[in-house]
Amino acid sequence: MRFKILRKDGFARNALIETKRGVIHTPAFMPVGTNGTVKAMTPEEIREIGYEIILSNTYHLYLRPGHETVKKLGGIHKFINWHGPILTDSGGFQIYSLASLRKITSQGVEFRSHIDGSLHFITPEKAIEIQLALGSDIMMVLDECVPYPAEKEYVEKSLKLTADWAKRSKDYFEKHRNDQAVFGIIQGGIYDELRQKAVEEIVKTGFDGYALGGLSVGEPKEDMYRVIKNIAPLMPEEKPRYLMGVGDLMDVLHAVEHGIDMFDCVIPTRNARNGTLFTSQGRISIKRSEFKEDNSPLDPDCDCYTCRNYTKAFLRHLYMCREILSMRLNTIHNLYFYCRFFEKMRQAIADGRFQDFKKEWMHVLEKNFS
Ligand SMILES: CNc1nc2cc(C(=O)NN)ccc2[nH]1
Ligand SMILES: [Zn+2]
Repeated sequence: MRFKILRKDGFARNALIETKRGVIHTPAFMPVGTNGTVKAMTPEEIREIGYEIILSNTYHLYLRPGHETVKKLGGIHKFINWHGPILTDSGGFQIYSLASLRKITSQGVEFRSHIDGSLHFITPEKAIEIQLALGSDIMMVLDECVPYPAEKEYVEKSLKLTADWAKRSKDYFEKHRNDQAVFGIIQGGIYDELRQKAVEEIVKTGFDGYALGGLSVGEPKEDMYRVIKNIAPLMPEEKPRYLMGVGDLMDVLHAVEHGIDMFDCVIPTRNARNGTLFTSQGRISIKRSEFKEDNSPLDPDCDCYTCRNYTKAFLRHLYMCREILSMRLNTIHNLYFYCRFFEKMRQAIADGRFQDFKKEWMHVLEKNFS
């Protein structure tokens, strides 16, 4: 995997990640395809909107249908019919947020499946073995995603385990890699000095890219913003920086300003299914009665399939009927909005006008025009 910085505008970077399955232009947004599908979308629609990489969750695919099954069927790209780059999360976060009866030992993490309660034990090596079997292009080490709030002593202890697990994941990866990439994950809660130590430890092991994990887990925005501002610039400048689970476009602007290159978040897809749509005039909730007879397109400045062919009145009607088409049309629009936003942001960095872009969008994004 090659990372080439094309332009810098302050700490913001406009770059390329070259993988064997295609190029990713950064800053990049990765739609979340948890069970191997970006909910309600076909892979062709995702590609047509303009996405170059999607995220899939190791935890879910390991539990169902199973990584050996996916391998037997020809690997994840064939299985889900997406032939571009795929990044798989290691499961650290899902085990923390979804599974039950979690037990963390120095060897690995024991948990019960949220699907059928079956007992599982994942080690740093096993997490990589699963991702290799799936055949993902960018893998994540197994870490402990520290919950919020967490005492400083707990975080300090957890960091030692996460650094040891990062080394074990990397060693296993080095023995079995074939033209894939592996990213390290920086934890450390909201404690800047612990985060700084984590960067030093994880960089010592050496990875193809570095992720900021353990954020957007319920901590106050100002803590998340401070950690991003102080820690992102300390992460290796010549490697991709990935902020996991973020996010809201205001947060994306702040993170890109401080040198983050990659993002994943369920906001555009999950909000679409709940009728919250992002438009150039701000966020709207399509179920509101004011749209009952509104014959105008969802967003006059958007040329996505949904905005070109349907009215707010029809989108509201589909939502009220809980029609499947509601999920599809809303998701198409929100993903298109995010994709265009990232495209314009990359161009703004390339033109040296990131600060103008950020100012221009800040007040749009905080506006709920209904
Ligand atoms: C939605 N918030 C959010 N925080 C995340 C943190 C991690 C992480 O630390 N993984 N090791 C992953 C996904 C996340 N999504
Ligand atoms: Zn649209």
